[in-house]
Amino acid sequence: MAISLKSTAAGLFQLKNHNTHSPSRFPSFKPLVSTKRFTPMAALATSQTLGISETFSKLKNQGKVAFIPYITAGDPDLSTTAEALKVLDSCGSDIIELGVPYSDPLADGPVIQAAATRSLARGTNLNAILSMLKEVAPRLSCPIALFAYYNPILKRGVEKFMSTIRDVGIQGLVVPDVPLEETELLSREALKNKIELVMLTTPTTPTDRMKAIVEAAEGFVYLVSSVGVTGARASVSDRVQTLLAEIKEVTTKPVAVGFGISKPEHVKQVAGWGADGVIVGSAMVKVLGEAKSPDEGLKALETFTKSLKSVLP
Ligand SMILES: O=P(O)(O)OC[C@@H](O)[C@@H](O)c1c[nH]c2ccccc12
Repeated sequence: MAISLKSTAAGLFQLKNHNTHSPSRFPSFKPLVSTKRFTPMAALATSQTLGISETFSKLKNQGKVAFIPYITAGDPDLSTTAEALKVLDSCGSDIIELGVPYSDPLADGPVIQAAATRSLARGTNLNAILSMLKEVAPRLSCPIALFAYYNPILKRGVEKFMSTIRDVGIQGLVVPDVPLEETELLSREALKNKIELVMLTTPTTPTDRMKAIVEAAEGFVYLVSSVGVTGARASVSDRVQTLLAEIKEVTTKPVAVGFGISKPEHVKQVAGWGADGVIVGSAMVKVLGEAKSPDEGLKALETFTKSLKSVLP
């Protein structure tokens, strides 16, 4: 059954109701992070890590475009996620989007759904993700935006969720299934905890709504390049160029484009259209999660990240 969720912050997602493996209860889970694989303390970067909008300002001053990879936490396991965050950081990612796996990921296409299913099947839960981040986030030089559906946030309590993610070193948050009208509590608590709440707009968002979304957005505006679910596409719609110009007419906030970007050509094209950031999700998840072993996945992730990053100014 296909449903259309008209009231997301994104405006209009044409969402499919995919039935994913949804375990009714998580097995108890101990984080698998092995500290011996970390680089020594020298790399600690906590206090110097810039926020999301500060990162964009810095890049803008340097005439650069942000490279923003997305990966799903816990796929194939949390210690590999910890390593993947370090690989992405050291290959020059400017911001990393880390997805909290969820059993009903409405906006996600098959690749990210499969990653979430693998991760949940291994028992990944929010607490385990947060304790992994507590170790790893301070060792990264780029900020992390957590990507979570509303349900796990609500379960924990918005206030507690925000202060907890702040404490582990997260700078931004994307919640794809909350309508703009209902972001008040999220925005307020995010602000209190210096978490930048990113908002999404799509090609079918009416102009007035787009303006309201842009107004409310912190960190950056996420321009969804095409209607539908996440996942690689053969090309990026050239409507993105017009949409970017329309958003930039009403704001000076940075705009990053995501959905369907999977190749260096796409990255280059979107940057050439004036985007301040380029987001690549499913393609990263596929490279990492579908490799024969975690180590091979990490190596492939490194090569792939470098190939995408190298075409950006
Ligand atoms: O996977 P893609 O097509 O490269 O798109 C980015 C995307 O994965 C990431 O930003 C994302 C993951 N889940 C989402 C849900 C809604 C909006 C965006 C997302």
